[in-house]
Amino acid sequence: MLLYKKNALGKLLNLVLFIMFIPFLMLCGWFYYESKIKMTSVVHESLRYTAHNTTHQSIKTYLRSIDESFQRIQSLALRKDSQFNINDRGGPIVNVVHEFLNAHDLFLNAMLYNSDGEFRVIPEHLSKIKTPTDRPWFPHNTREGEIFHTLAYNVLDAEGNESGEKRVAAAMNLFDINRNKIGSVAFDLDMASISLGLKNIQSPYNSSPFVVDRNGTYILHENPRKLLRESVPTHWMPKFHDVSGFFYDDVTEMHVHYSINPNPEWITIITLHNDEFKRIVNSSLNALIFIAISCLIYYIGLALICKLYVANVMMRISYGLDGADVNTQAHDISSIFTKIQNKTAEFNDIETQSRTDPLTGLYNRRKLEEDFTHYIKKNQRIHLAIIDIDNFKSVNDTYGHPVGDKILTYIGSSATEWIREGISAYRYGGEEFVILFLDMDETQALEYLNQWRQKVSEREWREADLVLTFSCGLTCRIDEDLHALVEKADIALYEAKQAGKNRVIVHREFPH
Ligand SMILES: Nc1nc2c(ncn2[C@@H]2O[C@H](COP(=O)(O)OP(=O)(O)OP(=O)(O)O)[C@@H](O)[C@H]2O)c(=O)[nH]1
Repeated sequence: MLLYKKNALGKLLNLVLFIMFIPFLMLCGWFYYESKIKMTSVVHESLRYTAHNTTHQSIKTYLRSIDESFQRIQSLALRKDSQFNINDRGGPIVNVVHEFLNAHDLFLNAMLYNSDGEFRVIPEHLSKIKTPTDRPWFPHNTREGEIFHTLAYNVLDAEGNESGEKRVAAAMNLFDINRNKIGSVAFDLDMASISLGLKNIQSPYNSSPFVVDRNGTYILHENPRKLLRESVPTHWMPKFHDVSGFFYDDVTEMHVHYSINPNPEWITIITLHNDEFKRIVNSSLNALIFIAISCLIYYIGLALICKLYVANVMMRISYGLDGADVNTQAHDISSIFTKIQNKTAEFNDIETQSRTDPLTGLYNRRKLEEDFTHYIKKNQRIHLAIIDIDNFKSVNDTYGHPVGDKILTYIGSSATEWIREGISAYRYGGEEFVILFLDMDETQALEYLNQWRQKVSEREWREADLVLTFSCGLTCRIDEDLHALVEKADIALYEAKQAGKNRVIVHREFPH
């Protein structure tokens, strides 16, 4: 194989194989680009879906439960016999609040307040509140049925100082059947318990959804250490400006998808670190690398087989040209082309020889027949002259055949000298020659023949007393074939001989 790389054939093959390889490279590039874009879009779409649908729905389920609890209390307040006496342990509202605190994981404690200014905390032992109306969860102006959710607020102790503990509360004003405000009820929500619901969410790519309030404080989070204690970076907050959306944070290198619940304004967030994101996207390219390597191995194998095959074909061409020995001949494409060129030249020589008279160098009778047929097809006007050397037998007899041959050669070369466009000369046989004049009139043909005849007759020969002349019969084609035309020219030639030789006689169909 190395032998072929060194020669032109090898280079050509390498070029062809490389060109064939380009579409594969382009395909790999396109596939890489497409799969990266597709994978990026898949990752973002699944994160967006989890933030916007799955986690959001889960929160709504809790909010619905909270809502139903408040509605139940409000429906009790609307009863005719309802009396919202917060100190009455057997009162229906107080009872149902107790019931909720016992049955639900949603609530930590409750605070009841009536329009007489009385209030009560359940369970009682938690009561450190002196004035509920200045607490952030106290609903001053909510309409009937409207639930008011607080941001994460600091719990105050009995002295009114911050205890360091944070809570989220939901509160509602209560109205009687006459739509008069009779008090309010507020629950501190058990955010740790509600956060457990996040664990049931199938979150993609090991990401964990969480929820923050409008201050950015984690109000639902799987990690209890972060819950109600930590916040998302403050520069994230202005970016939560749509109902749902996405942004990439350069500082934390996080991809952030969010979805905002309108009431309460809880922001569901799901994040993915950029390192993890890149790892996921790039992992999808492993398949591409595997396929590309497999294809590459297959392609190299195919290329080697192809090169072997082409080399074999070239060898066979070489054998076909000259039966060369495989071990001694060069098989590069240039040497094969040279051989083909040589062979073509040989064929052309043979072709020329088959139509040329070797002694005079003029065309032979075969070529005359071909040319004549060709001119007839083109319907060209033809004058044909037949020339016969005078007394050639006696020349041969007197000076010998070699001199006779020399004279024939001279006639050939002198004819060629006089040849111009539209005239062609042929050795017809023995000492006879045929001249064809194309698209010329009789006068032009006669002029040519007589000039030539005169030149031949004036030539001086080394041989003593040798004088060379020829006689000629000229005729014009009407409809005849070649042989008929030659016959007519022959008649005129005979006349020329009879008239004393060394002259040109024109054959006429109808003599004047
Ligand atoms: N040296 C030589 N002689 C040839 C060749 N071909 C034909 N001849 C001779 O040409 C002569 C032809 O003579 P003829 O045509 O019979 O008569 P002529 O002597 O030419 O007399 P006229 O035609 O009447 O002038 C013969 O002697 C042939 O041998 C050739 O190739 N070389």
